[in-house]
Amino acid sequence: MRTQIVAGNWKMNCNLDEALHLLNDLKLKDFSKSNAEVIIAPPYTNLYPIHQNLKDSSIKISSQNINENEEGAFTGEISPDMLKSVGVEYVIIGHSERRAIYNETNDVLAKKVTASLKHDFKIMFCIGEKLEQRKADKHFDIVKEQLEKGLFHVSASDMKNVVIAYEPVWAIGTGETASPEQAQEIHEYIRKVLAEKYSQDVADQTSILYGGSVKPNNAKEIFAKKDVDGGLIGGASLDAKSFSEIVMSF
Ligand SMILES: O=C[C@H](O)COP(=O)(O)O
Repeated sequence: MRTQIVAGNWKMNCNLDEALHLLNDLKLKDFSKSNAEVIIAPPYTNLYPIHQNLKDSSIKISSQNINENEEGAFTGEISPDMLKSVGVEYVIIGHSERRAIYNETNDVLAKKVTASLKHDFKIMFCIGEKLEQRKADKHFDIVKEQLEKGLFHVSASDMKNVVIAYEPVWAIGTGETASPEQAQEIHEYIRKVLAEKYSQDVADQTSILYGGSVKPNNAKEIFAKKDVDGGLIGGASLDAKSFSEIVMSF
């Protein structure tokens, strides 16, 4: 059975006070009633204090990015070892904002994947098409290419440490969500591509999350689809009540 996951990507939100406040609100929620693994991805500066505050909790910590190099002259970057040393378990790789705003190519993302697995992180690998690509009916080709170029150098055995997050760019932060049927259609396709590359077993065991304007009022319907194993939540993860309602959708 696949792991069901609800992950909150805080993006560039929350100074330390705000982050600890949000965390305290989250710790008051009883996530044990949900079947989902809960992950939060705060900004770098909040990772260590949040880790210190999460020792008695089942909530797991992710970074939003990682640098592919071990150490050295990479001003402003954060290495795998630095993330490991502050208790990070997951890393998000290939978020559409990293691809679009920071020009992260499939090539660089592939290196980040390799570095992350070398350091025993679990990966949330993001893929998804832009609006014009969806309109041109290119979304299947785009996600396949992103998988082939960024992820498919990973061995079948290492795939147990990989979660895929499908996030149509046109649905991120826009209030526009893929319909549950649209999500199911492409998640099923992603699973088929995984089966062709690896095996049906690997495909069946890989969790595929949906991201893009997931809110408490639409989460249940989306998560009910057979190939949707959870969500990568942006805006709604900044509010403890909304995020916990989404977690409870499982
Ligand atoms: O990483 C999260 C996604 O970008 C979704 O963000 P959103 O829920 O604000 O649309």
